[in-house]
Amino acid sequence: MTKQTLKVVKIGGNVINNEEALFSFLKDFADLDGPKILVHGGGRKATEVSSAMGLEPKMINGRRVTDEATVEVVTMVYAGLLNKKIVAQLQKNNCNALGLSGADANCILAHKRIVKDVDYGFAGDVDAINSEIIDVLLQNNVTPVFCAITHDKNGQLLNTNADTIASEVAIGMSELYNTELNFVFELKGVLESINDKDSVITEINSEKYKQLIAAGIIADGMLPKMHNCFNALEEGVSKVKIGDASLVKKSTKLYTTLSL
Ligand SMILES: Nc1ncnc2c1ncn2[C@@H]1O[C@H](COP(=O)(O)OP(=O)(O)O)[C@@H](O)[C@H]1O
Ligand SMILES: CC(=O)N[C@@H](CCC(=O)OP(=O)(O)O)C(=O)O
Repeated sequence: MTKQTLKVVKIGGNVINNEEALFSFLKDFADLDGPKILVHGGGRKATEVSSAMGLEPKMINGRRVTDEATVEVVTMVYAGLLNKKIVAQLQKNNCNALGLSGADANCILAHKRIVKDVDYGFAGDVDAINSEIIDVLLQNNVTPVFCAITHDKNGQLLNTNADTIASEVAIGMSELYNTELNFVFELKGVLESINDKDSVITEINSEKYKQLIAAGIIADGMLPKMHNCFNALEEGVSKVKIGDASLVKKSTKLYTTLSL
């Protein structure tokens, strides 16, 4: 039996911080046909709020060092303000959204990130996706909206990179659906030259990916994003695209497609 197609869309902090762009994206997302899941970040807002509270934001290799005070702030910003703002806007556009952290219905189980030499604090790495419960929502025409907060089943909330959440959710749902993963950010796609906003590389396979890293064309936040893209493809996600907010429109022309 052919599987139904599920769209998993991730939206990043730069789009979220621009209310006009965010609301216009959410209208287009609401209009998407078929089952869909939204995953949102909000790193920029968390940085602003942390700074305003006198905390000093610190990122290492694209991940936030999340001490006890910071995990409280990111939970308020991601699972509270941003998640509810997004859900309310989707409801306005007649999309029956349900805002969730990974702790809700045990949707995303994670463990504290332990790596040699760096103490990331309460940052999480994903262990399991509760695809059964997520499917119950989808089957009832409810659209899950995940923020970047997970839990360890031992009462600890963990801050988890939103790109990783999106790719793990897409991988987890691939058992049940033909899953397509879209990464939406503020640029039109992966660019050949960061100074030329139209220099989109339309197709990247694993060979080209290695060449682009070696040439220094893929850098900064794009490095972990691409890693998540290829991991998703290797683990059964059928299609991965990177582009701007128009990615969810039927008329989109320019974006990057990834393939193995
Ligand atoms: N070749 C590239 N093409 C596009 N963006 C790139 C490239 N190399 C590095 N980047 C950077 O990666 C960033 C996207 O990663 P990130 O900031 O983590 O996005 P998000 O918060 O949406 O997940 C872009 O804003 C851009 O500055
Ligand atoms: C552990 C870790 O780094 N978590 C991320 C979660 C938010 C995120 O990923 O937001 P963007 O998609 O907007 O970058 C953070 O706190 O920045």
